Amino acid sequence: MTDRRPLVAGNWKMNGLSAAAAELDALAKALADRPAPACDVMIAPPFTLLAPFVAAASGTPIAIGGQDCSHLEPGAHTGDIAAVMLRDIGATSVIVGHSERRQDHHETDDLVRLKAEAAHEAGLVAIVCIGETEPERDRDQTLNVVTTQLAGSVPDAATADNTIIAYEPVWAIGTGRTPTAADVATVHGTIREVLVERFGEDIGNGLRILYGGSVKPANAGELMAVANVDGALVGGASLKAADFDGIIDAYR
Ligand SMILES: O=C(CO)COP(=O)(O)O
Repeated sequence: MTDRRPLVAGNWKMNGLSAAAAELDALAKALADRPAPACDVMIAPPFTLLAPFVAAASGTPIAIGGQDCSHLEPGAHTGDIAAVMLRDIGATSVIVGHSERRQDHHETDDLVRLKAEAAHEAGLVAIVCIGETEPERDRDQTLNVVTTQLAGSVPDAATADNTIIAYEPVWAIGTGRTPTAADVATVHGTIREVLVERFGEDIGNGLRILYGGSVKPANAGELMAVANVDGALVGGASLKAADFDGIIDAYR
């Protein structure tokens, strides 16, 4: 049995003005005042808040990550952010291939893999997102879709230290709907098998697999207890410290 330390990560998406730093401070206070959870904690704010959040999280158990990075080296690419820039400012991880980027920016598995490789090159942990859409689920294509996305999006050089997988069914994001615990167990179990087959027992069993999609304090306990669920990638409920801390409670 491989020990995988769970991660509860908050993806703030395109939310948060400077005043939102108060939520980070409130989360740090909750983590200091309440029993220490048996998990890592990360917040990925928008780029504009990275610097103040890194400063505010210093000395706390909260790590700060980016929500995306370019696959390219620094240079003439207006509007893009290189992985090395995230690392330089104090981020330790970056989300790549979120379904909103796959949809809004037509990101392909190939591009997502290149972004993960750029993250590794810069010394960042790549959190690689995969997940089926509702029509794919209705056509019973869930396992095919996640298997194809894993093959295309996860770099060959993935290790348990540099890569985390996040399974986020697209239809569960921001909808209040979640798969059943049995469905999550099936998908995460398949992801685990694919990882072990490709990377071998050590790495395949060491890679963490997060679940994301409408995780709330009320359902976190049940979802986090599912086999091969090694934490959560949380959107809406990560914006308020009390809600996010209520999800972290799954590991207290
Ligand atoms: O997309 C997500 C995290 O990356 C999940 O978002 P919600 O938790 O708002 O459903």
